[in-house]
Amino acid sequence: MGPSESERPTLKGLTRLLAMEGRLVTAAALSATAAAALALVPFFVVARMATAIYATPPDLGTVRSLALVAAVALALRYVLVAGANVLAHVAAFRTLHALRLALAKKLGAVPLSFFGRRSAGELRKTLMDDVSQIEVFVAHHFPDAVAASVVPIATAIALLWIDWRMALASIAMAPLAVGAMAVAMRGAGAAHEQWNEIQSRTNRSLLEYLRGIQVIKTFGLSAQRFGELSRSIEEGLAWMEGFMRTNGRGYGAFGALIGSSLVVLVPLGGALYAGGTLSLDSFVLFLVLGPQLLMSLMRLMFAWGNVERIEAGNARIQAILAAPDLENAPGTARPAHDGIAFRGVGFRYDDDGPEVLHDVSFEVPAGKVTALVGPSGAGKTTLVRLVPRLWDTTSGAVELGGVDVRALPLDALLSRVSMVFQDVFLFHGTVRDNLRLARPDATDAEIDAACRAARAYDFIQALPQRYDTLLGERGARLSGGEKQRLSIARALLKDAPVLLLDEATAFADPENEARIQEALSELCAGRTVLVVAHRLSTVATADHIVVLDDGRVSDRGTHEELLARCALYQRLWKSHTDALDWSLGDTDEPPVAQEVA
Ligand SMILES: Nc1ncnc2c1ncn2[C@@H]1O[C@H](COP(=O)(O)OP(=O)(O)OP(=O)(O)O)[C@@H](O)[C@H]1O
Repeated sequence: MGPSESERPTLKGLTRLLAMEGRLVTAAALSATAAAALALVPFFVVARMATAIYATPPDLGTVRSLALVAAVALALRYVLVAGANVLAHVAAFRTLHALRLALAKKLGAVPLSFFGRRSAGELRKTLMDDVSQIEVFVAHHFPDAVAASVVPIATAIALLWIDWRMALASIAMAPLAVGAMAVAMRGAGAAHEQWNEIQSRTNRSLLEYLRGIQVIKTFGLSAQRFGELSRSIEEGLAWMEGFMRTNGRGYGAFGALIGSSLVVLVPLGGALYAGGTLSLDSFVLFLVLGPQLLMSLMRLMFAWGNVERIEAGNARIQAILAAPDLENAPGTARPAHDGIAFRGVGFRYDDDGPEVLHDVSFEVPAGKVTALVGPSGAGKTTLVRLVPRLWDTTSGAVELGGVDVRALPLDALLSRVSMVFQDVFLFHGTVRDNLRLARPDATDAEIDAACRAARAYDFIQALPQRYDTLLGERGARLSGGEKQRLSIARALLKDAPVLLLDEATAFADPENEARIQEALSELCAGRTVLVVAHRLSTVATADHIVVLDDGRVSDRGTHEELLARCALYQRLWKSHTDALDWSLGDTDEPPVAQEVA
């Protein structure tokens, strides 16, 4: 995706970026400039030496002094290059660190809808690639560009002062070279945008490919057949070939022309020298320094040539940083009790998408279990997500303890709510780390107690390093049921008065299932519970059941009341008892057991 109007790259953005470590960046640029200037000293020395050597008799004293000057200049140059490098890298890594921290903080603060509008591939590209480019820019391109701007100008002035005719001859090839570069760059801006777009697509498909690898393997699909990924890789290759075909010749001509100033300098200098209007040392100076002038010009073009790309990356970073945070209500509003109320709630995921909840109103009384049932896609999960503000309502309001959740400071809201969802995400870290997420100051005894209540203690004790066993992608693998129990332990540790539960469908293994049931009973006791119910026992024992159908409340009451009067509930119940699972196909056909409702 190209940058929008508001995030169009500006040089101002890069200047602000450089200003983050302004002093270090300036020092690095000054050192790099001084080093580049010192690199020219040997050329002047060689020119002067030519006269000293050809003098009769040869002036060996001057030659020795000049050699010493050249040696000192070179030594100093290396010190300055090293200094510039260190300064620029320190500045770059500090900038990088600050940007990454700011981005991580921002991603934690934006509402979930932010992620709905961007693909994971796009975000990954900005967070990894664009941020890394900034490092290269601050550490390399910027000091190089400054040195490459200052030194050719100083050299040009010096050469003009020594002999304007030869100075002009040194850059005679420049207009041709610039012309060739202009040909090479024709359409490059649009082409680069296209390149970025292909890269984003490749990133996105690669992530999808990795996430879906199990499905791909199950269906025997090879990478070649995994459409989008192979297509975008091939498109990348085609782009590169096409770009080289149309722009490669221009780049080649530029390189050849920029290195050919001697073609002009030698005959002209020879003629002027023979005519007696050019001294030998000036002639030699132009022969060695003239070509350098255009070479520096080339470095300059390359150094600044990167700016557009880096600006575009920086604009994408700044667009993320400028995204509005999830509004955190100021003040000290606190819920008066632990009951939840939905008042005329309407919701759509996208501004221009369909409304998935329509005018939903009901109450979840404090200290009671309220079950949400309904066919798949009715909006049960969506509704539950509105309570902790994972999303905000489009119309109407969700209240906790009589206060609109948007009017509660986020910490006041989130400290009162625990969530146990079907997909349990475990971070790379130990079992203990994963548990302590819920309450960082939990004591070992509290952790033990929570794990026992969640029926997780025994399997944790059986792990190779017990609580210190690593979990997550590169750690031990837990079964689905074990993960569920760990997440219940996490919720028990948090000990929040409101529990939002998206029940997993029954586990095949009855022993696992029974343990989860016990753990959940412990967790639900004495709390306000809103549960997306999939289990017979949960539904039958809930204090209150709300039937949701196509984003609307279709009926509510107790199990007996609904069974007596609600046709949809009767149908759901029948299919559930038929399948021995609360598997909610909105049909009379027996649904497949284990289907997630
Ligand atoms: N992130 C999302 N972006 C856009 N639409 C979504 C998103 N998540 C869910 N939906 C849509 O919202 C509607 C309600 O989905 P939801 O998951 O809340 O239903 P559900 O009743 O929980 O279904 P199930 O029991 O199958 O989980 C569906 O039409 C679904 O396609």
